Amino acid sequence: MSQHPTLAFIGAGNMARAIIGGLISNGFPADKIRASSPTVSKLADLASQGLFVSANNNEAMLSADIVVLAVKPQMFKAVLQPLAITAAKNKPLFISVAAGITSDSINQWLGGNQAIVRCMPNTPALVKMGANGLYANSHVSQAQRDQAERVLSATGLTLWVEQEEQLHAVTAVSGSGPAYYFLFMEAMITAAQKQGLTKEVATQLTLQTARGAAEMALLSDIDPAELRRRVCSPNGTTEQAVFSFQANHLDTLVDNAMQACASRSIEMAKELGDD
Ligand SMILES: NC(=O)C1=CN([C@@H]2O[C@H](COP(=O)(O)OP(=O)(O)OC[C@H]3O[C@@H](n4cnc5c(N)ncnc54)[C@H](OP(=O)(O)O)[C@@H]3O)[C@@H](O)[C@H]2O)C=CC1
Ligand SMILES: O=C(O)[C@@H]1CCC=N1
Repeated sequence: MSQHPTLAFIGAGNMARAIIGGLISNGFPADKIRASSPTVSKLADLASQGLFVSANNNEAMLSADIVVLAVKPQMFKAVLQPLAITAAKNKPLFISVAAGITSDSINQWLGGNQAIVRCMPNTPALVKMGANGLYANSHVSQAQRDQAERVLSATGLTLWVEQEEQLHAVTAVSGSGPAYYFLFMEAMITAAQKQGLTKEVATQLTLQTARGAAEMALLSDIDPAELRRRVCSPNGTTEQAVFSFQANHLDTLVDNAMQACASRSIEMAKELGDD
């Protein structure tokens, strides 16, 4: 096998494109990546970047080293069952990015004895700032674990969890997490406009503040609680905002939201799985 494995993406929507974009901008050769989805005209932009594209999932995964399963969870069973014969012949490493769908269900739909890594990624993979939680089933060899980690590391932080059930929590933190921060940004931009800033200025200041706070927390040894205290001057402005968040139970809001997210992931596993 050459330095770069051949990757086949089954499904080429938001998440697949974020990973593909991150890989290509990190130097992964486009001609080692394939993508399939039913309407091949929707893949024209990927083809123009040098990817092999197809409307036929079996064709896309032929002789691929890694097959990334990136269709909606509701479609997994119907999309995977027709891949079982090719899977038995080729024995690729499967990486599923689906929320909720267990490795046992995936293994069963693919005909059994398949090496499956479940990955919960997030869309900042596109800018190589992704956060991936990984779990490997018992058929995955050490070499395949290393290979999955190498490929996904090109899109951002990559951490393993020991128990598959922990992926529900990973989904609640990092898989869905970008949406929480985008929501918070939307609220800040709206509030800043109410206080008299233009949309342009409100947006630029909000986004740069989010980036600065994240970068500072990442680069610092100091935990976020202490970094927050250092912004709050006694009897100053920030503490009034923090008091307001606390009086409105921000921690409970976040806890409830993340519980709802993880519960939906658990529910999807039961609703859509064959375990
Ligand atoms: N979006 C996110 O932030 C995250 C998503 N995920 C997971 O990623 C997966 C994909 O989600 P997302 O990218 O958002 O969804 P999208 O709807 O954007 O993408 C789904 C893709 O699957 C294609 N597709 C539909 N039917 C088939 C088929 N029969 N064979 C092959 N491809 C098919 C769709 O094509 P067409 O457009 O033509 O229908 C589309 O390209 C989900 O399982 C989700 O849980 C995980 C973490 C984060
Ligand atoms: O909302 C979803 O179901 C997917 C999984 C994690 C992020 N998006």
